Amino acid sequence: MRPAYDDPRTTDQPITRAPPPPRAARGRRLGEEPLTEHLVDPDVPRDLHAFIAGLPKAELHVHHVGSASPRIVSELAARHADSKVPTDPEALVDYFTFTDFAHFIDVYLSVVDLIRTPEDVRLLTYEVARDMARQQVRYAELTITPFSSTRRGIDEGAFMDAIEDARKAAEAEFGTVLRWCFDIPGEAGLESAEETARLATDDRLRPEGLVSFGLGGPEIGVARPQFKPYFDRAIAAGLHSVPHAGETTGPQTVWDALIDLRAERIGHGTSSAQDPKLLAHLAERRIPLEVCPTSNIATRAVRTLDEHPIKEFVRAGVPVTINSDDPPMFGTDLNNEYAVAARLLGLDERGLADLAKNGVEASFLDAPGKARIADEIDTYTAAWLAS
Ligand SMILES: Nc1ncnc2c1ncn2[C@@H]1O[C@H](CCC(=O)c2cccc(C(=O)O)c2)[C@@H](O)[C@H]1O
Ligand SMILES: [Zn+2]
Repeated sequence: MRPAYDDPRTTDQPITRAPPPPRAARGRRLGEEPLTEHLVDPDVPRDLHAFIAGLPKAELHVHHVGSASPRIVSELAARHADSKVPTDPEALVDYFTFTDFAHFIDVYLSVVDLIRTPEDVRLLTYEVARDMARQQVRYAELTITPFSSTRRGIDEGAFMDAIEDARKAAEAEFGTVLRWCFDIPGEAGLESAEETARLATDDRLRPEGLVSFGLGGPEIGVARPQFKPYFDRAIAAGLHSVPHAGETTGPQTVWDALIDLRAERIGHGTSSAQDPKLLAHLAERRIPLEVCPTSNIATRAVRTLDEHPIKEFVRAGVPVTINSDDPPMFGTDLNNEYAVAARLLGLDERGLADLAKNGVEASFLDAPGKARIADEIDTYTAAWLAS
């Protein structure tokens, strides 16, 4: 069942810091036995959805264009009559139903084609931040693919100004801190790698909010090692390495990302569960996985949620963060991803708070910023449990 979407026109509530709502008499009962030390007391079920809705969060794996809400996409589609993207938000739900990963990429690129002016970029970025703030996201590292926009004719300087304007407005108006990850669309080859590395390392161009460098797109037929020179340049320029790996290919892709691209975090890393040595390595080196449960189902990378390897990651001691990847395209949002994690891992409020703090700890935010959000999570959780 797809969650109903808030249409900002009808629910354009001011962004507020959610106080802990009263504990519901009987909340949702959660699934299987908890894997964490925090047992969910079946006799005192709490409405974890309400807890999650107010829980301060950090999101580390979420795509710029992939986060365009149905309203934004339909508005942009209406501006461009030549687009095959539906203008009706309802028709968009069917349009965002994918037969496989390649189909997802085709649909994704049809939405990329709608972003044609710096104003489109600014509007999209600001609205994505508004949607995040509604979910109490205090900090997010938004993955942007500048190559896809500059090659479609958007001026590179105007592109950077547009995202930076939106970032500063979002922080001032919503209190949500945004940082950027620039990623290479791997299937576009070394030309796109060169362009992305140039935009990420040229001091005249690189935006103030840029913190990391990634690699997205299909993995099949797009081996990671070829991108080593570009990641070396990005790391030398002070950026953190966070490539996708192990989403639609096996554990070797994750090893390649770790060894050749010096990954500090892994996007998805789903197939790591097939290699016990890899799981042990990720746990021992505290290398976080950016887990996006519903994404893996929507792109058919994983067959069902119950088969998702997130439980294996937790059992192996691998740091797990929860993310939404391309929320409107996958009929989800970050809060729903936390609810999925709660069900799959049998978490209670403390377990969910730990998950949220994993996201903060794995982020590239400075130490004072991390401490501030972690304290907020603890204060919120304590107030909720005391209410
Ligand atoms: N779950 C995901 N897993 C992987 N990637 C994901 C995911 N979600 C979103 N993306 C994004 O999809 C794009 C793919 C773009 C791409 O493949 C491509 C190929 C050829 C030409 C061009 C072009 O622009 O001309 C682009 C990437 O930018 C990436 O950031
Ligand atoms: Zn992704």
